Formats: sequence, structure tokens, C-alpha cells
Amino acid sequence: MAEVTFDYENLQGVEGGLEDGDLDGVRPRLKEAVDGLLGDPPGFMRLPKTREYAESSVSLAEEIRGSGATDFVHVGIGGSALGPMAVHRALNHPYYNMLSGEARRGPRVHFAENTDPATLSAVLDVADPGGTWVNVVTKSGSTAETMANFLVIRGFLVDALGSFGYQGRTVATTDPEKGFLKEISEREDLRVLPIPADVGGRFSVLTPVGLLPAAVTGLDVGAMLAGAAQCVDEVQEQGPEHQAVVGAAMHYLMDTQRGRNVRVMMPYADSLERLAAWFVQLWAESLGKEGKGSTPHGAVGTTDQHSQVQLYMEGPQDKVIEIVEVEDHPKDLSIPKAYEDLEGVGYLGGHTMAELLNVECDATRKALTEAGRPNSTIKLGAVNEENLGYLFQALEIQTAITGDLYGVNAFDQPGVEAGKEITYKRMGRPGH
Ligand SMILES: O=P(O)(O)OC[C@H]1O[C@H](O)[C@H](O)[C@@H](O)[C@@H]1O
Repeated sequence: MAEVTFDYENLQGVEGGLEDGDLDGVRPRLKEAVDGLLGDPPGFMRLPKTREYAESSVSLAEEIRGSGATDFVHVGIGGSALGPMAVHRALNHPYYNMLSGEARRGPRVHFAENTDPATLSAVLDVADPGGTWVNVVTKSGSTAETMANFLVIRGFLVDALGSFGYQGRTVATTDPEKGFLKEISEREDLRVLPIPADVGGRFSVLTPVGLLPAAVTGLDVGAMLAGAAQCVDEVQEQGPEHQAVVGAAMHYLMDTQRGRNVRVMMPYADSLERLAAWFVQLWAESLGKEGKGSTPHGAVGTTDQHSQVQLYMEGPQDKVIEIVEVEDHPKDLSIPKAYEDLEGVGYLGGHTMAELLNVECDATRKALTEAGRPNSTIKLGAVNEENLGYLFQALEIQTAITGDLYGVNAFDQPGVEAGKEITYKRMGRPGH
């Protein structure tokens, strides 16, 4: 069973927070939104119970691992990168690529996301062309950043291995129905994994987009899907009372009734830093349209206590701070007793690092609450596949429902097209 709870106590009944009547006012619309989501479910809602994507991803991952692969380069951007990066950072060793032998459960993993040549050059500096696999991931099949990175890596592999060698080590993860990457995969007979047509990039972490890279590093993708399925079942049973759904109303109201249009996601675990980055795209691209939406921001506790908490405590009253707390950290270290005669240092000895982290988490929450700074908490029993799967699904559901409350289409992103168009013109793409 996934252990994930959402706690909104500090959004209500605190200075600057919500009052009971606020929530009541939005309940009928919330019910309508959940009924709509369950009655005519968008593509992402069926992913947790779809076995075929996990099966094809795991079987290809086994082939890659079995081939003695040294490096796995995941090429993608936005929704085609942020989910896989969040999973990798959350569940694999922080220095995964530096581990050797059994300690590393698969090839080294590299993400080619931005078009910054320094990053891609660095990947090519360390990747062994003799053992490199490339997974090019793009739903549309022609995102300029992704295709540019792919073309460079393709050249690197063709030079080292010849066309046949390159073809045998390349996976195209894309829309199976259309797009230029589909065409390339047919021409070059590449292995293909599908991104279903009805699942947008930022909702696609539980398709092969997220499942293949997870399986390549030996993670339990079945458990990730089970956690997500638990969330869907709960929403079916509880409807508008479900914790993630209630959160949609809370965040919507904090913005529209209380003028708090910044939502800060602040995990107290380094491993969840990329989860916040994944969430930022989900919330920003889904809701930021027609002059509506709130601004998502990622922070990390305790690190950002020493950087941003001053602003959260005393700056403009425009934020909701969402703490992500982890009960059981995967590792802990005792702090040795030393310098016991020095009162500013000696008190730490005998405690543990995880204890200090969680005490600071609680202390920040209390301080924010007492200062009239509304905050909420997402608590994970542990950072594991099941809880992460639950959380992905819960936040996607929350975002879709919030879109409904705002009256915007949570599944498009028309605002990103203008910049693309200018780029195409300047780079000489035919027809633009
Ligand atoms: O998967 P792709 O089609 O390459 O899209 C990658 C990303 O690029 C676009 O510009 C969109 O704004 C994102 O929503 C999307 O995730």
C-alpha cells in the first residue's frame, strides 16, 4: 500500500488562510469536475492499470541491460524528460553513474535535454560508443531541441559503430500514429515504444517515457503503477472528498480568493528536488492560460531555509508553501558526540541526520503557520516506487481538476508555439 497523505490543516483557520465557507462555495463545481474526470477519463487516468506499457518497457530494458550496455542516453525535453529525471533522482543512488559493478543496476544514465552544447559534449566525453544506447523521446516527433541532440548522438554512434550498429542501439519513444520520429523509426527500423496519442507529455511519466528509463536502472515499475492505481481507486471511491481532489479546491481558492498565486513545492529530501521540477511543468503548462493560473516554484528543505524562507516568512503574502515530508529516509547517519563543552555544537551529538532534517521540516512548518503564512504538507512514508507512483497520479488528478475549476483546458499549451515558430523561421525550417 502506498503511504501518501495530503494535509491542508494549515491552509484553514490560520491568518491569511481559508474559511469553511470558502470551500463550501466551490463544492458543487468540485463534484462536477471529479464526475467529469471519472465519467470521461482523460488518457492519463487509464495508465496505472495498463499493463502493456510496463511489459514492453521492462522487456526492452532487459535486452539493454543484457547487452552489456555501458551508457543509456535519454534524449527528450519538457514532459519527455522531467518525469524520468524525477524518478531517477528520487529512487537511484545520487552518484549512480559513479557506482560500479553490482552496486549500479544498469548502464550509466545521461539526460540530453537542453540544447546547450556543453552538456551534450560532456555526455559524449564520458559515454563509451561501444556500449551506448540512445532513447530518443518526443511525443510530437519533431521538437527542435530533442531532434538536434538526437542528430548529434546519432552521428557519434554512426561514426563509431556504422549505420547498422547505430540502428541496433536506438529506441524511438514517440506517438505510434504520426510524426517525423515515427517516420525515421520506420526508415531505419528502430525499436519503438509508444506514447499514447491521448496522453500529453507532462502526464506521460507512467507510459514508456518514464517506465523504460526506470526499468533500465532496475527499478520496480510494477510497484510504481500499483501506487498510481491505488490513487485512481481511491478517487473513484471518495470522489470530491479525496485528499488530492480537495487540494485542487484549496489551491484554486488560495489563488482566486486569497490572492496567493505562487505555489512553492518544498520537499525536505534532496532526492525529491526533480519531483518539484516535474510538478512545476505540470502545474504551469496546464493552468497558466487565459490570464489565469498560479506560479509553481520548486525549493528544497533545509537548503532553501538558508536562501528563500526569509521571503516566505516576511515577503509578500502571495504564496502557499507546500512542504513534502518524508517519514523514513532511505539512509540515516548518527551524529557522533563531540565538542560537548561547546553548547552551539555539542547538542547535535547523539541525534541523527534524518532526525535533524525532519525536526527542521516541522520547525519551518510551525514558524510559517505562526507567522500567518498558509502552508500544506504532503507526507510520504518513504521515497519508494509505490509512493512516487501514487504521488504522480495524485498531482496529475489535482492539476486536471484545478484546470476545470479555473475553466481552462489543462491539456494544451498554445502559449509555447509563438517562440517555436520564430525559431523555425530563423533556423530555416521549410514552410515556416
Ligand atoms: O515530447 P515532445 O513532443 O518533444 O514535447 C516536449 C515538450 O515540448 C513542448 O514545447 C511542450 O510545451 C511541452 O508540453 C512538451 O512536453
